[in-house]
Amino acid sequence: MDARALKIEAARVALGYVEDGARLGIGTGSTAEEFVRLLAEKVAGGLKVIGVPTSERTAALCVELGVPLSTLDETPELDLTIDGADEIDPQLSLIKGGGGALLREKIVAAASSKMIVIADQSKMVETLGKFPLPIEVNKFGLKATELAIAAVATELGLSGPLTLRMTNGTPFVTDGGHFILDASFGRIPDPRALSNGLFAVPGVVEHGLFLGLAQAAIIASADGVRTVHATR
Ligand SMILES: O=C[C@H](O)[C@H](O)[C@H](O)COP(=O)(O)O
Repeated sequence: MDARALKIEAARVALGYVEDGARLGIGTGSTAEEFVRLLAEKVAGGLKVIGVPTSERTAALCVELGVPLSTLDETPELDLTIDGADEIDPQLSLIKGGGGALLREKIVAAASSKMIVIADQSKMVETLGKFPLPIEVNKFGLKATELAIAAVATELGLSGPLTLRMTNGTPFVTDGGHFILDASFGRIPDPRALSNGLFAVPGVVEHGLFLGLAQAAIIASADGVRTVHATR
């Protein structure tokens, strides 16, 4: 089974958690897009949902496929968010933001009673950190923010390059109008300590560590689909 087929399988199982009338946070990325496609089929068949997208990209796909949308301002309390992830550890701590949507994704997940992650097996890791951690930063004072982040990392015994994310030769700009620094710190043994340290840096808007947000992960592999529940 190829990677896309696995994403579709995980998305299909996630669809089973969407109840009629649900207020639904809709994630960003290639796996979330498979979910949107399946959701759109159900909506065409009569399922009633109201979706809150986590990016302009997801919003555009929902509009194209006829998934009804709201905004988080109009619908500030959501029943469920379905989203992808870049890495998932056994406690369902996540790294997200490979597609640059981490800020809206985290706001939407936090506004949801439940977050379910969908992914293929390749996203499962014992310890977070092989995937560079996206850190969304204000454009102002980029260099100073970078130095402050490096100091936080050093304090925690972490090190590695911080790379300004680029697209077509210019810095990538998020939906919120910020830059992203991708932090290649390697293994992150204490994600909570890193999260706290990063939030103490004034130029940091958000980071891609999603801790204590996901209640379940639906993981597809060649052997089938399994659902992992958070134990906290
Ligand atoms: O910013 C993007 C999101 O956090 C995505 O959910 C994450 O990067 C996973 O994307 P994909 O399903 O394409 O691997």
